Amino acid sequence: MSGFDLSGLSASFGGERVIGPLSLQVKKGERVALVGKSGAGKSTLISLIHQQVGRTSSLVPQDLGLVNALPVFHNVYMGQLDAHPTWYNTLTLIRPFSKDSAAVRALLKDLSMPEKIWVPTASLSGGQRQRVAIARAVFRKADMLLADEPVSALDGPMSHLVMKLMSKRFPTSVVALHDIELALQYCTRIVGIQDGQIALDDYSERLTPADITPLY
Ligand SMILES: Nc1ncnc2c1ncn2[C@@H]1O[C@H](COP(=O)(O)OP(=O)(O)OP(=O)(O)O)[C@@H](O)[C@H]1O
Repeated sequence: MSGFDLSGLSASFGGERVIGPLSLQVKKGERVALVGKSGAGKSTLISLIHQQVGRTSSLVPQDLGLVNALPVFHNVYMGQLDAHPTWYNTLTLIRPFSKDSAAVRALLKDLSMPEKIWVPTASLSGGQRQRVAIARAVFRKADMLLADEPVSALDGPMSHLVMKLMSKRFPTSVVALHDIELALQYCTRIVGIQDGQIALDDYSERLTPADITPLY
């Protein structure tokens, strides 16, 4: 999977349509920012895309989906659970293989938190937890990233570090972002969602913040 071409995307809650019906085509190499005000339907759209493209993508959900009782290593390793047989995963739970711990440590180093590798995830800060979910997505080594507000808990310099890392590791991505400047700097295309519909769709190089703010 190197992109997708989906049509008829729609979702309703309690009989009320919150997204679509809409079509979205993303080509290989495109980094798409989903922007729009809170409640516009960005998370719902990311879930719909994930349901369709499934395991060929790496997902960073807004609630992160971490297992608090497990150390950081095991949460990151989960990105590759379905790439290994059950016996390998069971042994890893008890005593990780050195090649996996080295790979996870290197990834955490890129995210400025290598010393946290054996720390229980429950004891981390919000920004550290967000970086663990990003590390898990990168460790999965999928072609495409689907991420819902992946830098919302990070400070300025750390947001840039993470956006750069995601751009480098994933040829194709769809990322919901509230920060318009980050969206324009790191994404090649901006898709604006308003009341569950696509209200803006253009290349970042042709847009300025003033073109995006009316969505809010
Ligand atoms: N599980 C649910 N049950 C009922 N309504 C829901 C549910 N999930 C989302 N909605 C509604 O669907 C609409 C779109 O929500 P969604 O989370 O997709 O928006 P969003 O653009 O991602 O917002 P935010 O930027 O705050 O994350 C909202 O009105 C929300 O209340």
